[in-house]
Amino acid sequence: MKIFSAAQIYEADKITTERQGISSIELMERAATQVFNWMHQRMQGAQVKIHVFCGIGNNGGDGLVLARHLYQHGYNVDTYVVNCSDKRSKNFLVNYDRIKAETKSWPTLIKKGDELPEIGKDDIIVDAIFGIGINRCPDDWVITIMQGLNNAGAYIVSVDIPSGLFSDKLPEKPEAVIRAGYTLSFQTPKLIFFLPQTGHYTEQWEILDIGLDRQYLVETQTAAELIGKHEVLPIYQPREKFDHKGTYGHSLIIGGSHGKIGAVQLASRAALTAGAGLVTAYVPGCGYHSMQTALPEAMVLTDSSEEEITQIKFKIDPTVIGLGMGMGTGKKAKIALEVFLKDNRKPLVIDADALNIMAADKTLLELLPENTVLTPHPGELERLVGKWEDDFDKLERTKAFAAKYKLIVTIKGANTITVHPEKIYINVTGNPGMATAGSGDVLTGIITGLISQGYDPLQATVFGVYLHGTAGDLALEGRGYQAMIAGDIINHIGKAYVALFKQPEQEQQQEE
Ligand SMILES: NC(=O)C1=CN([C@@H]2O[C@H](COP(=O)(O)OP(=O)(O)OC[C@H]3O[C@@H](n4cnc5c(N)ncnc54)[C@H](OP(=O)(O)O)[C@@H]3O)[C@@H](O)[C@H]2O)[C@@H](O)CC1
Ligand SMILES: Nc1ncnc2c1ncn2[C@@H]1O[C@H](COP(=O)(O)OP(=O)(O)O)[C@@H](O)[C@H]1O
Ligand SMILES: [K+]
Repeated sequence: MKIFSAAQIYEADKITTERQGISSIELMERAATQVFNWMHQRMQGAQVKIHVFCGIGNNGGDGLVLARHLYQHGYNVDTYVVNCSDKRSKNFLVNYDRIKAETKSWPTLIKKGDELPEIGKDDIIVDAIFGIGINRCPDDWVITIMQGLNNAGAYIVSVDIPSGLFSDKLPEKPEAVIRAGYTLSFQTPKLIFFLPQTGHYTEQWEILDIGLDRQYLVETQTAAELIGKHEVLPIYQPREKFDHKGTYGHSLIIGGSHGKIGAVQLASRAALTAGAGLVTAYVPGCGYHSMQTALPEAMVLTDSSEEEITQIKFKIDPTVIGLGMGMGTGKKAKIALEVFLKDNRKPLVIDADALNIMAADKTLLELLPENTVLTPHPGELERLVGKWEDDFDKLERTKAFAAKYKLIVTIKGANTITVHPEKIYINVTGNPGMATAGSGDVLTGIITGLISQGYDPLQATVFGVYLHGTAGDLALEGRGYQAMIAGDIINHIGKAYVALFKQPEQEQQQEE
């Protein structure tokens, strides 16, 4: 699903009114009516007190339309205008008059120095103070009102975006943002829902289709895309009857050191489970027996050293190489990596210690084949791209880095983001149970196993991250986050594949 920027949404707005021959007031009516329908469907006329807080721009206008519909349908609603600027928008003013005409009284005006009205813990607050048009930090008295709303204990539904959040930068003051229980976002999810520094301002979000011009939505390229089942299904490559293991390639997994052979074992098992035809693990001598025992399906090559990787030499012809887990960052490992990279022409997936070695000597990055996949967690990423100011800067730096070295960089975490010079891909699957040792090694194995089968590196990364997260979600069934270990994720890769083809009803039934 495309994630449109604020500028694109304003453009879509304009094009929609032109092409559909409607006024912006009609579009506002349509958008806010969707918010009303959403609430009405859930509340079914319940007489819970609803406090609608409007700003003075079009987000406030949406709030006024919503309040009018709630009133017309007999809801117990109070409407307020937080009078934060003199420049009320045209559509706000039209709806300001309309609600007066309907209710026979003006909404309650909240000005500097005014107290917040009394709000019960069981009430509902609708936050329509600022939308995507916020352009500066709110005044202190407005912040005080916002804090009052946050502290009221009532459930908060934000219209379009939690008020106070900007589309493209961090809010100056964390207290100047509404903390929403639910955000009803018009037409497109907002990028800020998925970034660690801003995602926590809404617990849940949902998109409301407000009927913006289809052609514009289909034809416009966006800088970010949300990856769910709908996006990965077309990537999936089915198997043919006469395929054989050679069809699915040979993954070589290189890494490990004394005490860290498990990382290679996890990645190798994940590559096989993701569907690689053959997997060979390349480990120091000390890993030979444990690898053979733990994973009889894999072949094992050993380094001349018992303890660590000191040279990467093999006579096999792998399709793809996954490299770096548990390898250490010592001098010998570094030299082995450098010598190997100078000769290598195979596609690579690089993780963990190999990333740290390259971060310490960036000239090694120039040796990587185009479209090499790097899978850093934020700590590893910082060593590669430098310290960032905030999540937006992190994405910009990573994009520039990916473009400079022609790489694919996957920033791991909740909502793992795959950065390609042209676009970023945000994953929706996964859960905090996956914050456990070795789960990153599993991801490296999955991506390697997918490239091995013929997926191109970008597809393999986007699909692999999705499968990994889905396997993590499926592994969670019937247990808490705490008990999940990396091996559980591997054990659910098969179910993650099956889930790709389940209809939503089947998924629901299974959950019940
Ligand atoms: N296609 C769609 O998605 C549709 C979108 N729609 C809705 O439009 C919303 C965007 O509306 P918007 O552009 O009028 O801006 P909005 O967010 O209401 O607020 C900006 C206003 O507040 C002011 N202001 C700014 N910062 C301030 C501050 N710190 N402190 C005080 N004042 C501040 C600023 O005025 P200024 O004082 O700067 O002149 C401006 O007037 C969008 O989120 C969605 O809800 C639907 O109605 C139709 C379809
Ligand atoms: N809170 C979370 N939500 C979703 N996925 C998570 C979360 N925490 C961690 N993960 C996933 O788990 C993996 C952790 O990788 P990494 O930090 O490299 O672990 P390790 O080095 O132990 O293998 C990543 O794929 C990451 O996206
Ligand atoms: K809002």
